[in-house]
Amino acid sequence: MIQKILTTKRCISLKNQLRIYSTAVVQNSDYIKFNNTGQIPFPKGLILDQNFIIDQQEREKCVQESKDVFRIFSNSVRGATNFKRRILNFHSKSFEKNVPEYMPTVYSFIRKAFEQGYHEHFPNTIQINQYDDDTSYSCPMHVDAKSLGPTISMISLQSTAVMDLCVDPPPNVSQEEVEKMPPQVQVLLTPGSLLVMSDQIRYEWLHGIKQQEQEWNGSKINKQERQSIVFWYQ
Ligand SMILES: O=C(O)CCC(=O)C(=O)O
Ligand SMILES: [Fe+2]
Repeated sequence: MIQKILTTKRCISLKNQLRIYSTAVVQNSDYIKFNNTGQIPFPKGLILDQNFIIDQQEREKCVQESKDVFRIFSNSVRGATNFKRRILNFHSKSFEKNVPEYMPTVYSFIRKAFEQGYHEHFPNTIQINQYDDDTSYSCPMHVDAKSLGPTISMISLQSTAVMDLCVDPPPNVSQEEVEKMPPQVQVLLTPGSLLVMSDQIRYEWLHGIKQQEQEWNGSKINKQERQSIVFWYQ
């Protein structure tokens, strides 16, 4: 039985069943804001460990490995130029072959996330997002495809961003309207943090990074070059 209480987010992992241990603590930590104007309960399945990769050298190694694979596998890189984001995926056999070989440090942190009980199965897919050093980079509000499995984890690197989350509205609400909706939850994604999404936050909530300027507790967040390493089992 894995039993782990994580200091910053107070979650408990029992037999791989992750639960928010004390939502009251999670709701308004220094890193998570809950704007409960609509009287909705805090969503289940949101876990943030902002101290996941505390060693700066380890973080730098992860960044370098990700940059290297963008160069080595440049033919497989997809671009979302309007969002100032480039994307590279490894899945299944190519994950098993390439991630341990070209991204050993990143792989060790995927293992750490698995060993901490965040994933029931060892992840077999990785998506590396590389955002430009541009204040207008963004990641549109979305629910990750249902086919990607029950738990999606994400390591943030290089610079801080604010992730907005809100309840997925009915399908007649347009993407443009969704982008204007006020977030019900906001998460400060600092370099080296791990965000794990399962349960309600995974399937019933949208997440994204807005295009406009961001702030946290009144301080401007400088959107600079940023990487996110997303991984899951499907
Ligand atoms: O880069 C991020 O922080 C979010 C990425 C994301 O949600 C995705 O790739 O699905
Ligand atoms: Fe996503």
